Order: sequence, then C-alpha cells, then structure tokens
Amino acid sequence: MHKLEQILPSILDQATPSTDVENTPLAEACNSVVAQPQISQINVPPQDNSAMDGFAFNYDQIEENQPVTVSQIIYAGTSPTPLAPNTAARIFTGSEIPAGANTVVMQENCEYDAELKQVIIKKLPAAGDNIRRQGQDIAIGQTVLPQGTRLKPQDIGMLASIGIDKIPTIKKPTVAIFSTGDELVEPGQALAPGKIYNSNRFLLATYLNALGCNTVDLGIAKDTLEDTVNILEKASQYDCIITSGGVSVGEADFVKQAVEHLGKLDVWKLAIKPGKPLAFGNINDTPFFGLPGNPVAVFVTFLLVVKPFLQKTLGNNTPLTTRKFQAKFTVKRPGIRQHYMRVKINAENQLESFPNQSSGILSSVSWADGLAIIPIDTTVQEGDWLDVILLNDSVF
Ligand SMILES: Nc1nc2c(c(=O)[nH]1)N[C@H]1C(S)=C(S)[C@@H](COP(=O)(O)OP(=O)(O)OC[C@H]3O[C@@H](n4cnc5c(N)ncnc54)[C@H](O)[C@@H]3O)O[C@H]1N2
Ligand code: MOO
Repeated sequence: MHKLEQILPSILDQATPSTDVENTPLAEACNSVVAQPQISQINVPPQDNSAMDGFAFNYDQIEENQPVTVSQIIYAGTSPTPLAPNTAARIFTGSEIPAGANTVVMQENCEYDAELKQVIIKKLPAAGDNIRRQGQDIAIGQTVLPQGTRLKPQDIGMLASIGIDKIPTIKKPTVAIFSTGDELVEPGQALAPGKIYNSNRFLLATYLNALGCNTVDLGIAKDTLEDTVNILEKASQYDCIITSGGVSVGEADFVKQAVEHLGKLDVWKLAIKPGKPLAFGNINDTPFFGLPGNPVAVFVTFLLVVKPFLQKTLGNNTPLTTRKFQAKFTVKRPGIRQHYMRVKINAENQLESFPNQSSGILSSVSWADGLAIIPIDTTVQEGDWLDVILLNDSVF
C-alpha cells in the first residue's frame, strides 16, 4: 500500500496543464477557470456618486438650520450640471455628484419644501460624508482576478461590473465516467431485490461540474471483463476517465484487469481509509482513475487525488483548506491506513464524529463539516488537536 503523500506527487506529475483557451459568455462562465489575468478598463464607480437619498452641497458654503435653494434634481442615470454656488442639489442613491458639491446629507436630517425648492439642513454631516468615490471599488488598471481563478458567482457579478461580457477561460476537460456493478439501478426506477441506487454517478458528475469539467456519462458497465473493456475503450477518447467500483479483489471486479489489457496501471492501493483500492494509470495516454465503489471512498479519493489532478490540468491549484480542532471523541485502535473521519464542528468548536464511519455510509459526508485526519498508527484522546479538511471550503 502506498502512503498518499508519497505517491500523490508522481500522480500529479502526469497532469499536463491545459493551454487551450475558449471565450466564454459571462453568464455561462461560473466554475470555469480564468485563462488570463483580468484587468479593469474602467473605474467602479465611474464617477463620485451619492450613498444616500438626500441633498448634495458644498460644505464650506452651507450652514445648519438655514434655508438653502435647491437648484437641481439629479436622478440616478443622468448627468448633472455643476452646482450653482451656495445652493444644494436634490440627489438620490447612486446619482452622480455634481461638480462643486463635496458632501451629501441624508434626507432624514433635512426639511425639504419641494414647491419652494428649498431645504433646511437640521443636522450637518461631516465634510465629505455619504459620497462613494470614483474607483473606490475597482480602479482603472487594477487586476481584479489572477489567471487560474475558478469563477464563483460573486466573481461573475464583479466582472459584469467592469463591463466584461465574455471571458477567456481554460477549455473544460471532458471527463468520461462510468459505474460498474450489476446491483445498480438509476434513481427513478423501481428497486428490485438485490439492487441499490447508483449514487456515485450523481456524486461524480456534480463534483466534476463544480470543478469546471464537462462530463460524458457512459452509464453502467456489466460485471464482465468484456463489457468493462468495451466501455473503457470508448472512455479513452476523452481527456480523463473516472470509474467507480470493481477495483477490489472480488471475482466480479474487472476494472484493473481491463485497464491492464488496454493500457497501463501505475498505482493500486493507498494507505487511506476510506479509499484503499484506488487505482491510477492510463489508456492511450488518457489518465485513468479507478475509484472504489463505496460512495464515501468515491468522495474521499476524488477530493484527495482526482481533484488536485484536474485542478492542475485546469491551471487552478487551490489547496484543500485544513484547520486544527480539538476532538470530543477517542480513537482507541491505531490504524494501518490514514483515516479521514467524518466530523461536525459543534457549538464549542470541538469535533464530534459520525457514529458509523463505514465507507458505505454516504449520509455521513452529507452530515459532516469536515474530514478529521487520523494519521497511521495513531490513537486519539479527547482534547487532542486534529487537522480537519473543511468540506464547505474545500469542495466548492
Ligand atoms: N476481500 C476484500 N474485500 C474488500 C477489500 C479488500 O481489501 N479485501 N477492500 C474493501 C474496500 S476498502 C473497498 S473500498 C471496497 C471497494 O470495492 P470495489 O471498488 O471493488 O467496489 P464494489 O465491490 O464494486 O462496490 C463496493 C460497494 O459499493 C457499492 N457501490 C458500487 N458502485 C456504486 C454506485 N455507483 N453507487 C452506489 N453504490 C455503489 C457496492 O454495491 C458495494 O456495496 O471493497 C472492499 N472489499
Ligand atoms: O476504502 Mo474502503 O472504502 O476502506 O471501505
């Protein structure tokens, strides 16, 4: 069995960063990876504008509790004329500040007579208050996103704010996935005796989509060498192959054999729990990951091995987020594999472990805030500090 930290670098060495760039419409770019640094051509906001509904005036010319003429009304989206001396302008949130004004007072602190076109400021703000300065969000020439950023919804909004409608992104790799196992049926179908629903397919496809990959789903391979070889051969025309199940030692586990028949198997068995029988190799230079069938093993091996591989291909090397927390549980028996325990962080910031840590219990990862790492040959006492991979930060 290979230790993860010893074998991972040689697996990642086989990931080639892609240089294929495509121009993606902004609305479709979420989760894609930015291929060039994004530099703003404009200031945001483009001009000084008001942060309040109220009145704009020159602080040196106006006094509290004195009537002042309102010389113009400035609606958002219009361009004001310079402010006449010793007057105020009626102004709204987002309206441009006229030349000659340097402060805005909110209307709640004023008495306004619209007919007389007069305002009395009952309470002066500080000089310069309530003005959002030109470029205070983003300045011309500023790099708003470095190359390699995987776009989040907030990045998409920010790019729109600087007028970008298409963005150069790394062409999404197309990953072929298929499941193995005669016991599998698809959600929506009746569950006959002996069958289970195919959860790995959905787990993998959703994960790949969130990472910025396209997925081709080749369905379910029958538990025969012939069918497994046929589907693997089809899968090898894509950029990467991921299978689930059939990599252990049972008589119906044909995936390794099929890969060895068509290509090369470089790695089999990692000292991790769950995920021990993970296989890695290639078919016609297409990288192949054979994930174990147990759904939690799929989740964990994807997170630890497949995700960094695909991120390297995409030029987006975001490391997992880990933090230390104190255990509120014990582990009495030291393990021969590094254990990734499903844990929740409680109100006291301590780790509670899911009662059933078996790798078939998919509800444990849905429940968990993180994976606590228990190294090989290690026991845990209550209060021990453990490294935890935070799932909410690390997965998406
Ligand atoms: N004698 C041994 N048996 C097993 C060993 C071992 O070392 N010696 N390793 C165990 C470990 S650890 C794992 S993990 C599993 C992995 O086995 P496979 O990769 O061959 O997976 P399968 O046998 O096909 O399935 C395992 C389990 O997962 C369920 N499964 C499979 N595919 C799906 C799917 N798409 N959706 C939902 N569930 C799925 C399947 O029904 C099995 O229950 O092997 C152990 N055995
Ligand atoms: O890797 Mo297996 O998932 O340890 O059960």
